[in-house]
Amino acid sequence: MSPTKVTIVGGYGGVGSALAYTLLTSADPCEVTLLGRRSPYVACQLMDLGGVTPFGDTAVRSGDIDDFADSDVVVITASVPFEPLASRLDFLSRNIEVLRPYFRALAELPADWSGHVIVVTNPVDPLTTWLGHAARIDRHQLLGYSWNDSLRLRIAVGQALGAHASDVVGWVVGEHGDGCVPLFDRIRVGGVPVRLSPEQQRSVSAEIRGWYARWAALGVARTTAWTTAAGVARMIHDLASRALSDWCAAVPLHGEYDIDGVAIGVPITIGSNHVSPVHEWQLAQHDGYALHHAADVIRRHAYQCDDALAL
Ligand SMILES: NC(=O)c1ccc[n+]([C@@H]2O[C@H](COP(=O)([O-])OP(=O)(O)OC[C@H]3O[C@@H](n4cnc5c(N)ncnc54)[C@H](O)[C@@H]3O)[C@@H](O)[C@H]2O)c1
Repeated sequence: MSPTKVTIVGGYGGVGSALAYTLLTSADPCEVTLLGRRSPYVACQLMDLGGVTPFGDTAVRSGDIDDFADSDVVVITASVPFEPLASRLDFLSRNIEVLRPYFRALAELPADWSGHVIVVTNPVDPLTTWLGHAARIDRHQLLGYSWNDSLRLRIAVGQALGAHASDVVGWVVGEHGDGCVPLFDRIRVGGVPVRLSPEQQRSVSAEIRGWYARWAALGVARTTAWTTAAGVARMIHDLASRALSDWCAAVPLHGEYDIDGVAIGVPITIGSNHVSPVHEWQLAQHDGYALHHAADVIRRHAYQCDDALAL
């Protein structure tokens, strides 16, 4: 198996460096390239991360935008520092400024580029939507990472039912934010479909939707580096794997779920360096409404990117 080349923009930050560490200590051969602002911290991160390379067939170095061309995966994590704003959407205008040179370079990748881009920077859905409009590469090569919502659903359902989260399968589609849509009619525990009571559903929904506010109230200037790094590393592993795996991620939609030109969390299957066409599940009526409302919010915010990032 040839090493997977993963280029991480914002690679010296919380999520970026945790992702580099997770990749470098996994069993998969990989070459990790980090892009970020020059500072003494860069040299120390490289020396430290380089120390784990003898554990496997791995390498780490600093790089630049030219590394996109031969990367298997480009992960976007560069961002202004976290602060307790009311919503992830409030980071949009400042993160557009941070991402401008990288997004321009991604938009200019040739149509036959065979890698994948995983956008992690928030707000992830409008930013992925903009790339979907601007980039020449196939929309199935663009993924916005929002898997943490499904992980939080699984934990909350496990707590409500006295089951371990690893036995719970559940999906959150929609926006990575207030417009997330937990699909309660698709919950399985130990492989068996389970129906939560209305009260349990309300409490699980409150747990997921209130998650960002609870985090912001902690007053810390960091985000969920460990969870997100583990999730993105799993996504990169599953992309390269021959086996197929089910995921939810923001993918630019072209009419699926009657939504056009918006990237929003939907069910997909990944494997063999491929993202499947979007799975169009039959949604309960209220979930369909919620998905469409979230798509409208994302579309309105993506227009801001259009103005600010015009090529
Ligand atoms: N999608 C998700 O589920 C999810 C989960 C966690 C975090 N996030 C988002 O990921 C982003 C990164 O989070 P973090 O905790 O790593 O933040 P962080 O502040 O620790 O790291 C961001 C990094 O970007 C770098 N950076 C800033 N401007 C840059 C520029 N012009 N060029 C290159 N690098 C630049 C910073 O120096 C820093 O190293 C945030 O937007 C956060 O909200 C998303």
